[in-house]
Amino acid sequence: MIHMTLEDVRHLVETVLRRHGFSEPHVQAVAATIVAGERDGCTSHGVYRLPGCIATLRAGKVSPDAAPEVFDSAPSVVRVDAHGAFAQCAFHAGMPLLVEKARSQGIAMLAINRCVHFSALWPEVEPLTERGLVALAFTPSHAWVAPAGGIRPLFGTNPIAFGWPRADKPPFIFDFATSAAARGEIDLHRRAGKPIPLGWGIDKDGQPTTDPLTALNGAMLTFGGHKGSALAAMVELIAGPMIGDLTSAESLAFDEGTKSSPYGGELIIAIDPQRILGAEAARHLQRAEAVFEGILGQGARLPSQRRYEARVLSEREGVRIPRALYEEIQALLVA
Ligand SMILES: NC(=O)C1=CN([C@@H]2O[C@H](COP(=O)(O)OP(=O)(O)OC[C@H]3O[C@@H](n4cnc5c(N)ncnc54)[C@H](OP(=O)(O)O)[C@@H]3O)[C@@H](O)[C@H]2O)C=CC1
Ligand SMILES: O=C(O)C1=NCCCC1
Repeated sequence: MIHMTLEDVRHLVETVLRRHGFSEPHVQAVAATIVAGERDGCTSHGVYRLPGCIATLRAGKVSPDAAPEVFDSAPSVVRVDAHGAFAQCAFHAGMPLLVEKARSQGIAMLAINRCVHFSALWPEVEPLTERGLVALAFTPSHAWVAPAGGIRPLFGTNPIAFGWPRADKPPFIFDFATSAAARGEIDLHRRAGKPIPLGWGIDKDGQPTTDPLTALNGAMLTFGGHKGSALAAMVELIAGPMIGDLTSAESLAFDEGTKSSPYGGELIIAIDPQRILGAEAARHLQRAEAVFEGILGQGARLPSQRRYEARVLSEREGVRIPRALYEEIQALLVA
């Protein structure tokens, strides 16, 4: 393992992105997400993603410099055309108007179109909770996941994130793939030569497998059987056709076998409890705390708790990157 401070990680990621021709706004925004993933112990969406970003660029499947275009579409609708670039700059461009609309209308949505998406969703939900908003985010990916009862890939790994603001405490946030595991997690098992648990994937004939590569080449499975399958379908619909963008099957077709990051849309919804509840908001948000106390009081943990703890530790002590990944990234500085 290679030990690095977060500042070292940021410098390395920014240098690689710059060297490959990303414009400065994309360098900053993409690096911030990758560093945040590594900092919070989300290894499937930290520096491991950097080689994939460069491979996507080399395949001609992401713009390194397109500027996002923001449209004020309706009293509670913001649309951002990412023009084929990574989603981060588009999110930053659309967020101020999303927040303004959520505060004035009580609820608002940000639809990002024509973006390339490779990251976790919590980096987009967390800043909204910091502004006192409840937030939800969704994005399809590539068709890798079989619907419950089927054996052929149809859905993406289609993550859902939810955030709830808490006074004087880190927000309650969950963020997960609707597949039993994120594809990145299965690939990390492959890289480490480790088997995957039964229930994550099946082979091409629909037989259960613990071999990561067989699952990656066969089909991944949804979490919670038909329940995760329905949620995956919901993500396809609301962050695909509902916002005029691609389904995971369409994204995979667009990919043309290049194994690039998914291309399509992202939907972010922001809700302002203050606008719904007025002067009563603080009292009701305080009542909500009983839910979290009820979870913690049984010795269970809150989602994101591990992530926040990892954040404190890595800010103090830095992070450890597998040597093979570090060398792969170093090679990007000369290739
Ligand atoms: N852009 C894309 O297309 C895709 C992105 N992704 C991203 O991949 C990331 C990882 O997804 P996935 O592997 O499904 O996530 P995980 O299964 O690792 O975690 C899911 C969520 O559950 C929480 N959690 C985990 N264990 C517990 C527990 N015992 N008690 C309470 N909460 C718990 C996690 O909190 P904590 O973090 O604190 O452990 C996290 O919020 C996500 O950030 C997702 O956005 C996934 C698919 C596609
Ligand atoms: O891990 C996953 O699943 C994905 N992450 C980033 C985008 C593609 C799917």
